[in-house]
Amino acid sequence: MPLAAVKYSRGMFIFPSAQPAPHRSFSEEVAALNRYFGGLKSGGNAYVIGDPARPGQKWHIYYATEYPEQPMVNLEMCMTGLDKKKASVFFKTSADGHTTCAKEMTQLSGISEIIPEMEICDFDFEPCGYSMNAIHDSAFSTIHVTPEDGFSYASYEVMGFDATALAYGDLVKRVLRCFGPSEFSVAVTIFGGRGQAATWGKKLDADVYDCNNMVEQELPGGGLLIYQSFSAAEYAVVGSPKSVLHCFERENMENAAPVKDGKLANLLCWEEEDAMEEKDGVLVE
Ligand SMILES: C[S@@+](CC[C@H](N)C(=O)[O-])C[C@H]1O[C@@H](n2cnc3c(N)ncnc32)[C@H](O)[C@@H]1O
Repeated sequence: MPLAAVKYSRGMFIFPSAQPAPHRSFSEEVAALNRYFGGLKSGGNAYVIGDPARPGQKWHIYYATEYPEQPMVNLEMCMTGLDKKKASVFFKTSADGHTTCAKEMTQLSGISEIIPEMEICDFDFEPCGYSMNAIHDSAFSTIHVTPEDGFSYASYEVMGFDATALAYGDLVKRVLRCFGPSEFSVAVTIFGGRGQAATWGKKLDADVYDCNNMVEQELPGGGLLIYQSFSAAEYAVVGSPKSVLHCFERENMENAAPVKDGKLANLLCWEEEDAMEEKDGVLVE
């Protein structure tokens, strides 16, 4: 089967120094991806987007394609600082000795209600953690939950759905209800133009969360990426999960300097180290 397109995307690593190669920096990841996919017609295209004032909230994306893409919408959410009570659902054994299996976690958390038509294949980890993949017609969805306090994290992704049949804001609210994060980001990738993307091409209004940042980035193949990050207003105080994450701020300084044709490609969030790395000639294609 010939390869049509590839997209690799992620937010920030909570423990970047614990990552094995090639995940020690985004530039290393991009170099590895280019070895496999750089030969596609668009070449490898790498972007780091976000607000330079918030180095802990960056979105990394690599994209390469052979053809212009078919119309499609893709949503990716990264959530940190999960509500402790909601996160406790993803521990197999509770304090009173009650054990919960993956099927029950899917129901109790509200995951089964995000898109009720989805057929879900779920999995529980020992002693905690949860993953699921789900399908319905051409739609695909996946969730991964790390519920441990101090570095709790959940990701949600859905693609291949009918953008006119699902409302962006309502879907995001149903996901947030499952996890109650203190911070989260949404990355919506649209192919085929905003016109067919209905509510998905618009700015997200997320109730009790403040939007810190919104960035739009065009992609090759006619794509558009709309990235927004949010913080819960009440979490801007000491003692929150955010203050725990603060301990890892230095570790979070990833050397993200994607290159294309020897140049930094559309780097909207640029740290000093990145420029130095490029000057030193470390980043070569
Ligand atoms: C749901 S898994 C998903 C990891 C995956 N890298 C992700 O986030 O997409 C992570 C959770 O499962 C737990 N876990 C237990 N055994 C694990 C294993 N063998 N591999 C990965 N995670 C495990 C972790 O402690 C964590 O809470």
